[in-house]
Amino acid sequence: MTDPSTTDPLLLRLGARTSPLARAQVDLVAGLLAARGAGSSFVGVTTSGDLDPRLLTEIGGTGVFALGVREALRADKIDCAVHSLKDLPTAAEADLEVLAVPAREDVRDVLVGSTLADLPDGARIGTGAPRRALQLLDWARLQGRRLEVVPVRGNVDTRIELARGGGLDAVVLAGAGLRRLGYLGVDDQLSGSDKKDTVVKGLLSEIIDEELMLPAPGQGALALEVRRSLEGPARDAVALLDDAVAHAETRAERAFLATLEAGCTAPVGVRARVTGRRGNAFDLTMSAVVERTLLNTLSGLTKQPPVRTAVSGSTNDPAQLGTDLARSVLDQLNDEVRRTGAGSAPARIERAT
Ligand SMILES: NCc1[nH]cc(CCC(=O)O)c1CC(=O)O
Repeated sequence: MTDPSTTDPLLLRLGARTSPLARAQVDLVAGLLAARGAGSSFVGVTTSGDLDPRLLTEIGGTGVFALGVREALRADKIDCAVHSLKDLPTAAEADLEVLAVPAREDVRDVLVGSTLADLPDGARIGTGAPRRALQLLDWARLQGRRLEVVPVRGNVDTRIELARGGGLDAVVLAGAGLRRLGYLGVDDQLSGSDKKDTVVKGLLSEIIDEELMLPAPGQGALALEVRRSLEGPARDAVALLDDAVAHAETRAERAFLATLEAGCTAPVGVRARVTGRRGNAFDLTMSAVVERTLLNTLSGLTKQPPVRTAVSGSTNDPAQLGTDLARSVLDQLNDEVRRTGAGSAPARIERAT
């Protein structure tokens, strides 16, 4: 007789929010598992972030979306949580671990509803992310243009529709989410020129250069989180989905964010890119943009240009590079406070959420 525990096909319970994007991300992971012979099922979780209609910057506290899914993990209702890594707080959990970060999707943001060049004077652009507001307003300042940032939130479809008829000229969304939902396409009709336009659900759009709009830490990456106690074939199946490059890049980005003591709604953009690999060492380049006061508000962001910084190096500890870069930003900010004696500026960086 065969032992059923060794012949039973593996069936992993994957947990995520119930939004269309979260579903698409679970389907993607299910496909990766299936390609390796592992079966899976979907368990939908409603989180406090889904039930609360306020802006994320108003709800406060990091991880409003991750919390409910983590509870399901702790209660053994699921075996593996599928998170957007950028929504996951940087603090380590005693009983949970991010076991795998699969290969990364596009890290760039997309302007939906217009190209940058076509934006009218005084254009109204919807985003609830201080990071996006900061970089849009800094771009406008450098271009000598005027634009207005309007705080919005809602799932991907809701925000796209605001650009179609909500009194906004455009909204900004993560390209990764748009691609995973199959919304990012090309068309040669919209602008009337020969070149192919980027189109999102029939709206003229533009994939924004990374240099102009640095992504949120971890943008475009998924985090597969499990209980530390998970063992056997289930653990092995999840671990196999890890992509060393994606994991290294996001480690560096999240260490940068954590060292600033900032959360996922902070006015911080950062991109780490693995450019090569020698044995256990990664060649990494990092660029970052940080709002000068690091306060978590959409107001007052234009008063001073943000801090921009970059570093590159070869390391087998990507987190250390991110930490070092963040320390250099903090040193620079604290130096400025000391030099200018700016009483109103925080001498120490405040927690962003
Ligand atoms: N904060 C919501 C959120 N979390 C992850 C994504 C997109 C997917 C990703 O960046 O990995 C989005 C939507 C957006 O920012 O437009």
